[in-house]
Amino acid sequence: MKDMPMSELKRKKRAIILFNLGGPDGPDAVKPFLFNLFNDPAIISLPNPFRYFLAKLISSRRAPIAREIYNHIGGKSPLLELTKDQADALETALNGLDDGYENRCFIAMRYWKPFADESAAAVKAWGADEQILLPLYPQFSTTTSGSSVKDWKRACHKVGLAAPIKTACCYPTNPGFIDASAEMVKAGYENALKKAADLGVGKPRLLFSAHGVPKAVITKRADPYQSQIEKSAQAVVDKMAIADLDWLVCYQSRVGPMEWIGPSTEHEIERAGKDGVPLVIVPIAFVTEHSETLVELDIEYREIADELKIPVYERVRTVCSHPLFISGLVDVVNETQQELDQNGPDDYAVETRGWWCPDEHSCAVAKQPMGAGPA
Ligand SMILES: C=CC1=C(C)c2cc3[nH]c(cc4nc(cc5[nH]c(cc1n2)c(C)c5CCC(=O)O)C(CCC(=O)O)=C4C)c(C)c3C=C
Ligand SMILES: [Fe+2]
Ligand SMILES: [Fe+2]
Repeated sequence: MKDMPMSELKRKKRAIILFNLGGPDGPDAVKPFLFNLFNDPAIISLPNPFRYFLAKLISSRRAPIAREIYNHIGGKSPLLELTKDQADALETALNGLDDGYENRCFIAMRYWKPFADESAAAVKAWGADEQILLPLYPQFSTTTSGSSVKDWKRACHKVGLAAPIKTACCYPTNPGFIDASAEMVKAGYENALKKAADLGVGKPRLLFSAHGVPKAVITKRADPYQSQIEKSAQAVVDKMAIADLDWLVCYQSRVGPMEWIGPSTEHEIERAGKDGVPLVIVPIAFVTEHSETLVELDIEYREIADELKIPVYERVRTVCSHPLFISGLVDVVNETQQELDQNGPDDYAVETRGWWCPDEHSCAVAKQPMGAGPA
């Protein structure tokens, strides 16, 4: 028994739940997907029945625009396929450690299939002993990771899945995420630099473009998203170590009439047009390709850049299954496991009081109720 290799001992069954937003799997799914999104109290914090009717209205109005967006990429989102690749890579890496766990990665999307209910039932059927919740959002927002984690716990309750849970809240400066990003950004920057030199224009400006959120999300919920985005961008810049780099953070994908955080990516593209500088666009809040990178950044914003005669427009791809990113996720799982072993599972009592960022390491608002949460 003493000298038996770990692989021959009975291993704990550990489910790793990967969360992302989800995207329509065909044109017919666009409207119900949008309804699910706008009916989430994390996105529209109105009580029902107001939220329900508003979600019906907005999803009906937005559906034709969104369908047009998805038409550019074959009528559906590639998010699930790319997330499956990440899940496979992470599962292989974790099981290769032979450290006493039998790991299986499950995917739960927030607004389209596979939904939390179906995935929680699969985790229960597999017989998990423990669950690590791993949002595929490096930066915590109540609108993304917070919403997914809350919904997962609801689903666990519904299907009777009682295996202890520990959540990896956020990992904005995780070395694997930053190193993978820095490697890709550096390659994109050098490419743009070469094109700029060939054209006889100046050095490029780097735009770290993150998905925006309404200003009220930051101010009223003390959401750490924006400050974590800035931390990620700064860490990538530090890692790249390029002297006098011209860079800034901006925010894309604004929808609706509310005031959103800024500056907007569109505004910064226009400013670059006025300054006549080449651009390198880096999606810093997404770890997978989808409509907001493949359509918004690659088609819509590129068209604006062309109209403004911006000499170079280089878009850096998201980290997807980059080996450094996957090894970063392995570290996040191991750190979260340590927290589970040392401090016990997530504290439901704290969470039910309101929005809660369960991070214990890098968040200013760790373990604080974050304003009034949804019912
Ligand atoms: C960090 C990631 C994201 C944040 C923060 C976020 C907040 C947020 N999003 C909307 C509205 C929409 N988002 C849509 C798609 C979408 N958003 C993200 C990521 C974040 N959203 C992803 C990964 C996707 C999926 C895209 C895909 O799979 O193709 C959409 C649908 C597309 C469209 O109609 O433009 C909407 C609408 C709000 C209102 C919000 C914060 C309050
Ligand atoms: Fe979004
Ligand atoms: Fe956090």
